[in-house]
Amino acid sequence: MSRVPPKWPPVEVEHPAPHPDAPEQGTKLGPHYAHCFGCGDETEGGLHLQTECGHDATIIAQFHVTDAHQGAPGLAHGGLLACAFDEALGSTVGQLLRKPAVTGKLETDFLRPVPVGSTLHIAGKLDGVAGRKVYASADGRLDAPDGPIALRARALFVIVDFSHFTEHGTADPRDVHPDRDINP
Ligand SMILES: CCCCCCCCCCCCCCCC(=O)SCCNC(=O)CCNC(=O)[C@H](O)C(C)(C)COP(=O)(O)OP(=O)(O)OC[C@H]1O[C@@H](n2cnc3c(N)ncnc32)[C@H](O)[C@@H]1OP(=O)(O)O
Repeated sequence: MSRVPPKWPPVEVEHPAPHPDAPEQGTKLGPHYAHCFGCGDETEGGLHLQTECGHDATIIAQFHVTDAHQGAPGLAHGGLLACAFDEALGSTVGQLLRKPAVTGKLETDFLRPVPVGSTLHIAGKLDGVAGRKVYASADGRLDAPDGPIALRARALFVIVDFSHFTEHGTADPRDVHPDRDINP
């Protein structure tokens, strides 16, 4: 089976520098929202991604796979792995550009099985911006930052106004402020 991906990004893009207020390398980012399934610390059975700012404008996330994340016996569920990449890529876009954005498209290549008990090391980077469209991609390596690649993902995020979260979700307008982290 051919695994040659289509042209990425699919359109002409600019390569933005990280926002001046983007966190510095080594900064541990913590949950952006306590009830986020991807990173929240108040979600039983959530993914509990641990995220920090890496070198060269990358965001590094670790996902420890437990029994709660199984699809087949002893193996991570593919949809939850895609969710981990959605979270890591959303963090890459939001933290580095400091703009609210939502996932428009997410593509995931599953290259190796991910066993329960393993830790996926996900490194996300920005690939370019075209207007409100932000392209980002990530590799997920097994058990070490230089381990074998188990997954690759590419995503389009679309920058939105903060009103996206108050009009379509239940975010309190008083909490939605450009200086605050919110749940996109
Ligand atoms: C502030 C400080 C932050 C601090 C730091 C925070 C950290 C933060 C960590 C977050 C970590 C969470 C990570 C999880 C993130 C989610 O899971 S978000 C939830 C899942 N996604 C959604 O619910 C989005 C639902 N979709 C929508 O609301 C709307 O379709 C969208 C995406 C906003 C776009 O609608 P729109 O605003 O009307 O814009 P529209 O003109 O349709 O599209 C804009 C452009 O994107 C293109 N486009 C849109 N969708 C697609 C698509 N699927 N394929 C191709 N092109 C597309 C359009 O063609 C258009 O292109 P141009 O015409 O400009 O060339």
